[in-house]
Amino acid sequence: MIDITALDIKQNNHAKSLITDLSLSINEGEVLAIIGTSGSGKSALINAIMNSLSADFTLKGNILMPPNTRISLVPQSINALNPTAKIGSQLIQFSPRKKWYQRADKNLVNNALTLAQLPVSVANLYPHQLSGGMAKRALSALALIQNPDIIIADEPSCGVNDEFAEALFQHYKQLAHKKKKTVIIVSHDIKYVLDIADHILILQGVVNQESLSSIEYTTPKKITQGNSGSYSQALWQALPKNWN
Ligand SMILES: Nc1ncnc2c1ncn2[C@@H]1O[C@H](COP(=O)(O)OP(=O)(O)OP(=O)(O)O)[C@@H](O)[C@H]1O
Repeated sequence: MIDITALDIKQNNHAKSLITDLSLSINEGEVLAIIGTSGSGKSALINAIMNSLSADFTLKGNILMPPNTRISLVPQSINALNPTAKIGSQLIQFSPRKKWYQRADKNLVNNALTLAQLPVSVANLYPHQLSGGMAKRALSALALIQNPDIIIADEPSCGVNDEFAEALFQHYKQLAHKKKKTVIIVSHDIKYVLDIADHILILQGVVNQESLSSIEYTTPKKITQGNSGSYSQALWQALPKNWN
């Protein structure tokens, strides 16, 4: 579904690349988690995948996907919801229509809410009437109503407590494994993704000879079995459940 080959992302006012020599494939129905500290290039990479990097970046290598692939981004902050409009009318604004003047199909709204594991009654609520976890799901519904092939969730755990965060991550796992979406989750915390990701890309914000970030592409199984690189092992060992 997405084939990345020898990708190099460089910001023009910096001598070194942000990311070099990244190659990986993400299949339909898979979850790729991108983990990394602040400034390690996570946003630059997802912008490269969405073909929306600003002009001050130079891209080398290839990012290939089938023609007409639809990508939706679930933004990090619930401030992306319009505080003055009910969730239902925000969903209608985002829904695909054959002609701009045609009314949106109400079933699309209900389907998107259901897919985001929200009751359809949420359509009649304003963002301030939702809990943090529900507002995050409403953001997911806004992405899902566009019927994307690829869904990119930026920091789903940001601003929600642990209990809701785990349910949100499970929601993305189901979208991939049951609804066959390709899901990319950006997170700074490995603990949430070990249970749900098929592959994990770890960007370590440590300067090496060619680039700002070094890269590790691995799986949850390799990490938990001790068969991964030193940085992912350190992240795994640092989780409270592994303290002894
Ligand atoms: N060679 C370089 N040396 C130092 N900094 C760089 C270099 N190239 C790019 N940068 C900076 O690195 C940062 C990368 O930011 P980016 O937003 O992609 O990281 P991020 O992992 O998404 O961070 P956050 O988690 O804080 O959102 C940018 O601020 C960019 O200006």
